[in-house]
Amino acid sequence: MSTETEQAVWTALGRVQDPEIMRPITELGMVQSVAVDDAGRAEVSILLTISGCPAARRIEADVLAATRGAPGIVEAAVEVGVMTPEQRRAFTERVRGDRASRPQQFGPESLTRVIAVTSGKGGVGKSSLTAGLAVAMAAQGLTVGLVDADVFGFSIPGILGLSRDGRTEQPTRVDDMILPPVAHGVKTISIGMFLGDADPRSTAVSWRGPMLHRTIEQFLRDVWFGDLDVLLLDLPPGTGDIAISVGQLLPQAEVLVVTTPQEAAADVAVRSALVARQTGQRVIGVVENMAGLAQADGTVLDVFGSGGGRLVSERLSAPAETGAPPEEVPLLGSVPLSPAFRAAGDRGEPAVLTDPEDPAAAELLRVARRIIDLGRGLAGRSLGIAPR
Ligand SMILES: Nc1ncnc2c1ncn2[C@@H]1O[C@H](COP(=O)(O)OP(=O)(O)OP(=O)(O)O)[C@@H](O)[C@H]1O
Repeated sequence: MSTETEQAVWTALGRVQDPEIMRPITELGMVQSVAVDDAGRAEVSILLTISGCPAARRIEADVLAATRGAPGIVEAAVEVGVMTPEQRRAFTERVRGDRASRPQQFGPESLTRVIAVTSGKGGVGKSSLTAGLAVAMAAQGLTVGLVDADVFGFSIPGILGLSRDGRTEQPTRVDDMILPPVAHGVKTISIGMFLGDADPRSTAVSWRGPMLHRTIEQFLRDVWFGDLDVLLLDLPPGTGDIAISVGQLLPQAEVLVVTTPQEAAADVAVRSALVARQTGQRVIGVVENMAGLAQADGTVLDVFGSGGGRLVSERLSAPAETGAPPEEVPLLGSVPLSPAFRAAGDRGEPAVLTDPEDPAAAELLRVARRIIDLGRGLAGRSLGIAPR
């Protein structure tokens, strides 16, 4: 037995992350033992929260690779066990840390930037843009969560590749903690993940306001996102119950408005932003989607007209009728129509990763950078600094 080599294996295992919690498995108490004999044969025993958890195979493979790569190791074997109820309790306490007692993870004291994406009309590409922005921000090094609050038309699991052939990936449950699946670096939760065996393609969700409110509340309370830099919410189109619930549950949320270049879409986009403002949220910008489609001869075809994004930005930046001071709401970008962008979303492989040169993907990457640069407004938040 060599303590030094064992230490080297522990160090290597410290670089293996639990793919759902995104923290080293050594920190989470998931490595039970490491033994190395004089010939350099390592035996590592790991503990998973539940048997057959979706991340199990990945963790086992990562542990094996890390062990094999440790200096002095010639052969490695991994034994996989399941935590006892006591070990699981200790695990959830470790994961939750001092935040276990908080009723909601994203209350006013949270350092996470919450951005709700809204649109007036449906079908303007709000979900595609929200998913693309989330993936782009994760690719730029931020820790990102995404709540698909579009309970009637949830499409996020499909766009992010979490839903295939009518089956949607399920979150892992560890006692009362729900761990969201991670897609392209984004911790993602959607009502589509809670429909059991029902095929989300043919399942209609028809809930009334209070039920919707409770669902969003539960997403924000019981789904364990951990420390996030940004939480994006894909809201249903319009000015309905969910938008109002989000305003009540997350008054510090910032709001991003998606609209098309069509003037007719502008009125209803402005209305959805005004509802958000009424609940105290700050509208940080407008993104125009489905702008001019580039043609083979170099010309641009404005399928949905032009100017809608600029119009919404100008109207939201105008002085309010109430006399409240005007707030500048910039047009953050204009994402063109792109068949490749659409096809990538249909395949569950976001174009911002797989085809960053595509004009729609490239513009969305620029929008993501602009949003990050805008920084989060600190107004009205506790900075956690006590006066001496
Ligand atoms: N820039 C774009 N170019 C080409 N197709 C796009 C673009 N943006 C979105 N789409 C496509 O338009 C359709 C609608 O997009 P999406 O589902 O994101 O809209 P939505 O506003 O979230 O709709 P709803 O709110 O009604 O669920 C999808 O098929 C999507 O792939």
